Amino acid sequence: MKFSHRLHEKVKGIWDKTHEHPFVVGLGKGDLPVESFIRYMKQDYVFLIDYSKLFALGTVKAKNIETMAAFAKLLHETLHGEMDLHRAYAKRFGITEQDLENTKPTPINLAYTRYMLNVAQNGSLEELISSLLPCMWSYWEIGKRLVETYPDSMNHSFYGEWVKMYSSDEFGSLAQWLIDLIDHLAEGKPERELVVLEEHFLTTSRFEYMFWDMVYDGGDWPV
Ligand SMILES: Cc1ncc(CN)c(N)n1
Repeated sequence: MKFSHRLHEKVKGIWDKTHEHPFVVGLGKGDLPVESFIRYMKQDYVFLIDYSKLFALGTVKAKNIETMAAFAKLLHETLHGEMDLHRAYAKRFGITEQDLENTKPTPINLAYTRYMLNVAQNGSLEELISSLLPCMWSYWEIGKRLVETYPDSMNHSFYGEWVKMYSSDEFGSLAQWLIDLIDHLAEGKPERELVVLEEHFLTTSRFEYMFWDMVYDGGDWPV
């Protein structure tokens, strides 16, 4: 069994719950309250600023030029592809790029990015990849699932762009590259090292779920 298959099995219950989350279902049906989406877009923008740094750290830890170049591409695509989507949505509401950048992360957002940055700085390349992978992979799975379940979701006048981006082959190929890389790097590793990678994957899958919950309910600093 490929290691990525083992990872997917480990978190299947969490990802299935994510597909049923009212925020995700609302994106598919097109009836997500717009205030929740604005909260998501602002929190996600500052999330992606930190997330893109993980790709920069991937370049530092890569063992060959091909892998360095692929991480550099991921960094570029995040800053100029994925975050363009957020900037375009923000513009529709008169929210400036500066406003987006100045968003203060909620406790869950901060805990999630700090967890990954800590792993990326102190762990191996395999640890870095297994901790950042649920972000790319679960969004791709969500995008594809939404198109399957709600075929009209791509044409929705507001949330359609979101669904199109995360179900796209372009986004999927970036996620697939990371999946293939972790499979390659996991080959021949002892079980005690694989368990550590699995644990990172589980932890950040939990953070993904908590992030959806947080933007839906508006969880912020209590004081
Ligand atoms: C929280 C979160 N997780 C994943 C993705 C997809 N890169 C995202 N934009 N935001």
